[in-house]
Amino acid sequence: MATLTAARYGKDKVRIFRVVRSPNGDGQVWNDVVEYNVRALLEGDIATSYTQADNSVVVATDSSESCATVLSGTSPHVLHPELFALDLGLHFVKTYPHIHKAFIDIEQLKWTRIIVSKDGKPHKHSFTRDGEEKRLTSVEIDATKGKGAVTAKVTSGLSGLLVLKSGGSAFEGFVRDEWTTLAEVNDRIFSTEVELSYTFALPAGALTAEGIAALQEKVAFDKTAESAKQITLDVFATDESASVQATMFKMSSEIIAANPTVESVSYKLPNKHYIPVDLGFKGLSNLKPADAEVFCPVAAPSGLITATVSRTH
Ligand SMILES: O=c1[nH]c(=O)c2[nH]c(=O)[nH]c2[nH]1
Repeated sequence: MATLTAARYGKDKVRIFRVVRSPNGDGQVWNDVVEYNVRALLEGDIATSYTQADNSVVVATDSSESCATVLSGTSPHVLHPELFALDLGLHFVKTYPHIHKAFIDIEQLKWTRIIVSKDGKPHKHSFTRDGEEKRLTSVEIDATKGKGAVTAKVTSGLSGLLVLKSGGSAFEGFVRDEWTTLAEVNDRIFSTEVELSYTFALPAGALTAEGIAALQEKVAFDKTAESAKQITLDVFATDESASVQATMFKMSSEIIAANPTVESVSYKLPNKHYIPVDLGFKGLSNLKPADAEVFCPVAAPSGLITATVSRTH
């Protein structure tokens, strides 16, 4: 005997680019743009599609894609990834009686408005990809308690933010035994590709389409995204780092302190190693931390340090 114990399906990597045009008052049209990769997965009374080849319960993944694409054209919230994800998730559970949960993941690619040097002004419709980092959100919409009692969970963050500091980082005092080859250093290169996520405490009460707009004000998704990134960069740059672990805890604590709607913060930080090269054969001293100026960046292996820090209530 075998039993289906979990089932969830939908469309992944739906690519969306949306332009929102608005008159800017002096006869010109101002454009805002977003580029998203969307994943929309559904759960509900769908077991028979797996166990009995019953497609009558299947909302085709093609239809999920249509919903994402059409709503990107009609949602008043499309420029705000969390709000758009809530809109889309709510749409699925409200449209299909037998769909009780929707899971929407959005990756937002970077398009930053170009500042034209001639006049120092932001351009009305021109943008640049100034980094591969992505803003992320994952929204879970839950209608298992009824279509009038929908609840949501929102986790947001960023990935692919590459940072490096060439000083202000030490690693000393760790366990030394017969397995230890690493030397203690009071100055080293610290480089990582930041993967950050944070969970939100949403206001109590059922989620409704009309209530979504108010969440931007109440939960401050966009402000939190800016703040979390800036704190990550500020702490990374200025901390006299004793370890990746210690710096990571400081970043997380500051994000919680500065953002009242954030419940918990998780980081995954690879420690991308830069190894001083032995130049002794040319009479150059490059191996002592104080002397080292030439390094070999090592693609693999890397350390991987993770943590979740939660608000204390
Ligand atoms: O900041 C660090 N934390 C570690 O746990 C570790 N382990 C290691 O080899 N180097 C480092 N650096």
